Amino acid sequence: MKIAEVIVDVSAYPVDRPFDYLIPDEMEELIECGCRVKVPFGARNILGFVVGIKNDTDVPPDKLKPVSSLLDIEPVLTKEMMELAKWMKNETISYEIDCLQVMIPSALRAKYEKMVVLETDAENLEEPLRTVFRRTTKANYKELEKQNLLIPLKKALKEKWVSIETVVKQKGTIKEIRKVKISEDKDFLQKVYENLSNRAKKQKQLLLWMQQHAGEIIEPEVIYRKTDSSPQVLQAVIGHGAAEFVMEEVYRNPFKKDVGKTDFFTLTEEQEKALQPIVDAMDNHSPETFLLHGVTGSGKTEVYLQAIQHCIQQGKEAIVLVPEISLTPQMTNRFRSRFGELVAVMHSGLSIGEKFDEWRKVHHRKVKVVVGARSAVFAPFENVGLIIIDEEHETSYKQEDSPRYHARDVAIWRSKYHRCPVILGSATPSLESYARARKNVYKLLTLKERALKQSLPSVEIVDMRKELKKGNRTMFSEKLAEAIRGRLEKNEQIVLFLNRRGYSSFVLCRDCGTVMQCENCDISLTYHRYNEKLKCHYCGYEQPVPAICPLCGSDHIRYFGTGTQKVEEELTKLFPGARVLRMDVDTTKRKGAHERILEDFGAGKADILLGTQMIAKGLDFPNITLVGVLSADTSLHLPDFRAAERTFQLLTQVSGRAGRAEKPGEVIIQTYSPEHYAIQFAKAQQYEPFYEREMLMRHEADYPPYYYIALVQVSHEDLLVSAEYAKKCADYLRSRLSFNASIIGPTTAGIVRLQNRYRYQCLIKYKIEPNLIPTFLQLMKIYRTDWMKKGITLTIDLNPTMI
Ligand SMILES: Nc1ncnc2c1ncn2[C@@H]1O[C@H](COP(=O)(O)OP(=O)(O)OP(=O)(O)O)[C@@H](O)[C@H]1O
Ligand SMILES: [Zn+2]
Repeated sequence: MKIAEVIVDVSAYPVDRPFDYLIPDEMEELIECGCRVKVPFGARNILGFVVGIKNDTDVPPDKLKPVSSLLDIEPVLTKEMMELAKWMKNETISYEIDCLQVMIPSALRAKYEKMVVLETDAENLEEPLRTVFRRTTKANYKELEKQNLLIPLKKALKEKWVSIETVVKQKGTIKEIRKVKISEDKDFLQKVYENLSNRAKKQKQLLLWMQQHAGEIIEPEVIYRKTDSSPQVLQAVIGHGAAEFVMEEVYRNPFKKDVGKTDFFTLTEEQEKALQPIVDAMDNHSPETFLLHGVTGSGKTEVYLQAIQHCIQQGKEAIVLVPEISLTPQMTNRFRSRFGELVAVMHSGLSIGEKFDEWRKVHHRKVKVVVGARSAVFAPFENVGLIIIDEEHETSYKQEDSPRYHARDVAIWRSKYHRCPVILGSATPSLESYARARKNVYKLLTLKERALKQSLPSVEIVDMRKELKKGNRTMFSEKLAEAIRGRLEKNEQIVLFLNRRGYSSFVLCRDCGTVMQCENCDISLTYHRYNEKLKCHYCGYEQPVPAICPLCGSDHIRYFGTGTQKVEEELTKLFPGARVLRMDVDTTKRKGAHERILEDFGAGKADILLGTQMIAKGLDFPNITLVGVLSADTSLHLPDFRAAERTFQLLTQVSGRAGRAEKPGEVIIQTYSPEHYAIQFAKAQQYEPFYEREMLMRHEADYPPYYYIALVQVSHEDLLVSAEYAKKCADYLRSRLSFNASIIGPTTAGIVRLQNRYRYQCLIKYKIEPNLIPTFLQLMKIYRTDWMKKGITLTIDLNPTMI
């Protein structure tokens, strides 16, 4: 008797453990750990992952149900991934099934079809597969299953005589081309030729040609052209068995253009010094974590590239994570131009099918390097030699829904598994990482100078309060306007950055002060000029702009605040000839729009690039000599203890876009709080003093990195119910946790009502609290067994990026 341990796909079940299922005899040789199956669960048949196979079970025979079907005969998960999921579910207080699901590409959750592809000479195969593949190079998996051929198929897979390819059945993503496979049997072709009557002249001509191309797979159009035959003639010859149609799936190439080959730079002394310890760690199979702290433009990427080169030379694979929004062609091309076909790219701009192709290249060891956003940390390489996280301070490395994992933690876990180093790189490391480097948990590597010895740009602060007093009511200070004019004259490029985090243009009644709010959320609606509508950025609710105030009836209702559209309008008024490219959520909605804007800007098709957070990172254009920050403070006033850190990071990153080549750069930062230390240190472009100062603040308030924090959030449609259960949570936590943890709350969340649900939260601060994870797991269980039915939602976020 063989028993499969299966993690089933039910997220509403209180118990998170594998269930035992009987493996039917016919599946015994096929099933493996890491395969997906369908199993009966209650009245339904649901998906599950086989995580173990054993010989006995405690489940009584009359209760033991068999596996109903097997979805993969080749595992989709490696042993490493299954171990990782076990660790991750506790780290993130989530279900094992959710952890397993994030590791596989979403295409495997979509509709798809499997094809079995011949990888060897058909004659090498054993019967009965040989017979099948004598006729074709690609067979439908379902057909083989119907013919009971799965066991020989599995054997052939193990020998790598065949492989399985999955075709995602999603409109517009499949790219299969029909080709003609000419019989390999020359004698047979000759026989067909002789049997034809002389009147079939065209067919005979085609057969003569085919004899010279026996065994080849050729596109039909090529055949028509070369032999001057028609589809009918070809069809007739195929009818005689001399050839057949085969479908060939081609990898959809997400790279539109070819990039040439670029040589490696000779490293600067500083870069060399940073690379050496990383290379040593690779050579010594040492799972060290390095923090590469390099100023903007110091050539961190070049260090990554050469470290990867070493990794590949060792015969190993490398994973490179970059923030989603800096996954620009500029970035990926730097990797492709060095490693060519060995690179796969994974990001959300690809279609499901394209993503799946890239994943498959990794799965089938066709590539050595993956460059991708957060989830690429799960790239199923089995011989990882290096993991790199660029811009490690970015919040996008933390997933905001279950499982709430941080890519950095997963990377470090994998580095221990593979005994290889991790590089965390940034010009503005997170306080947590820098503190760890100070304590030698991470090894600190520093690049103090820009790669070409260019100086960092000069930064100037403009006090906008004074501008207003001077009577300047535009959003451009005199200084900035003058600087823009100067660059326009010299044909140099300008980046204008609008810090809009937590800020938007809202509609307000000037008589009674009412701000138009979302019906479902406690959020002011954002005014969108292009369709003259008000929109909620959280739930998508939309409404027209009212002509009169709904509260007092006044018609003095106007929109306020500065959106990128409004800046663009003012810009074109002030500088009529200037060519402006705007990059924000509205102009980058369509696939590829983001790339096109940057490409155009790089090609000099515009003078000014105006944008939000999106343009703060990664841009490396030599002609940018001026960076203007229109409003530095908007992110400063967020109700979050990391507000200063975020502001400093943003300002430093965006300033770093200026003066990256020969021409010196200038940065002008406009602000209403010029005295704030985040702005002052950003002006000085010095990380260390900022770090020291910010650490003092964190120390005083018991915040990370001195303390860890966890956020427990409860929501319900009814305010009182939500409050009641939040209190239950807090009481429960207080009863179980020690004095090492302080529990703050429950309090209402920053945004109390979101999508018509009221939200309460408890904040837990702790240093060492062994009881924390067990308590959270227990609380989750209570929630799943009882509270869930009452419409409560409970989330637990360890180390949240925002509170
Ligand atoms: N050793 C080198 N020799 C010559 N040029 C170099 C060298 N290293 C880097 N560069 C060039 O210097 C520029 C800046 O390098 P890079 O973009 O890698 O810096 P970075 O540290 O990643 O910057 P940022 O954090 O601002 O994105 C690039 O144009 C790069 O090609
Ligand atoms: Zn809303």
